[in-house]
Amino acid sequence: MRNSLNIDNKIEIKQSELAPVVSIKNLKKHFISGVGKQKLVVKAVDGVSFDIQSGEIFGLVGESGCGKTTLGRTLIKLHEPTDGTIEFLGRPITEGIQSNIEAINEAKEIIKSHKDAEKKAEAKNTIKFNKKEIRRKKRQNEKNDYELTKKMQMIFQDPIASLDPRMTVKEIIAEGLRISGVKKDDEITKQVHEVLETVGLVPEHANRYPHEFSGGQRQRIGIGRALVLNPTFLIADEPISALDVSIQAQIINLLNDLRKEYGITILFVAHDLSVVKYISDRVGVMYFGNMVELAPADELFANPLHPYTKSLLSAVPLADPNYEKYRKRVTYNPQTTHDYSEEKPVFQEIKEGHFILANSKEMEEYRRELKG
Ligand SMILES: Nc1ncnc2c1ncn2[C@@H]1O[C@H](COP(=O)(O)OP(=O)(O)OP(=O)(O)O)[C@@H](O)[C@H]1O
Repeated sequence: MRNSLNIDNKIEIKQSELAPVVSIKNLKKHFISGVGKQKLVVKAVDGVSFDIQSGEIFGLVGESGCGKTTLGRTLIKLHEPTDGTIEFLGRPITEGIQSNIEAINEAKEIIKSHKDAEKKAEAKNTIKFNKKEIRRKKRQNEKNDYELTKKMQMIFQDPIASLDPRMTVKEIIAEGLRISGVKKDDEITKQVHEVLETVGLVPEHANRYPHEFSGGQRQRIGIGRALVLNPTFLIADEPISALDVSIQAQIINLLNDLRKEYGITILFVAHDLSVVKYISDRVGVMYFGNMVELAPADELFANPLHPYTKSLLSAVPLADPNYEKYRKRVTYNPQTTHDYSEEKPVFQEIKEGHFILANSKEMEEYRRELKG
């Protein structure tokens, strides 16, 4: 069955077949600019935890500036995290040190202000331990586990900006192969031709330059460049937003085929929900550095609970004039919507597989909403 966007339906993945490919725990990425009174901290990602399961397409949505791109870039080690851990295929690939720095600072305060000798000794141990941890994490983060990171590739939003105009398609796609040690030209040509066919182009395209292609074809080249390294996991950062609507569905179908045929796990980043609806198995909604809701796609669309998710959904147009006539945009203002003065919210499960950022009072309300 096909839907109005002409996008192939999702494949069924049994829960039992799932294992996390990526595991993110309390991830923070803060950008600091300026010094002293001019110092500005942008909490682009501020304590996000979730897993991406093997073979799934995980949709990550939220409006511009909510931290989606920063999250993707931190995953692929383009940014060093401020705090938290990222595990890829069961191995920690990058860890932030902010919590260790904070533990050291607290311990220093104790040494300064406490008289109790035992407390001071404890604090000294804390400092020693956390300094050791910082050294270990730094060493590990620097160690570029090439074989592992090769398995994680990124597809960018703007295919023209991400493809070198002076290189032929073959050179663009072959670059990663050469870096990874493939030397024989006939082997490289063979792999480039194969990958071109996989992404819906033809071997004759190999000797042309990016400007000779349409936007959709360029995005196929970008996907080919990622694919040639046999990745396990693809981060697709707004891969269709720069494309004509008429070819968006083709690229979505291509990504879906890659998942079906090669079992590639995909993080699909987009700013609106209508795009991720058809392709994602699960969807995470981000608002200003935090994950506010996460659920299987069908569940999120059937039972959106967080007011921000509702606001995003109310912005999704449907091809139904009747619906469009009465569609009301819901606005979201966190200051007036939540009262977190007495109890802070935590990200918690409200129904199997459905997570929401809420405090206990809100949880009660959301539970009532789910029942009603
Ligand atoms: N290198 C950087 N230095 C300082 N601030 C940054 C940097 N990169 C991103 N930011 C800030 O972090 C916040 C999150 O940006 P990010 O690009 O991750 O959001 P986004 O949701 O991907 O938005 P968009 O959809 O527009 O790409 C923004 O306030 C942005 O200005």
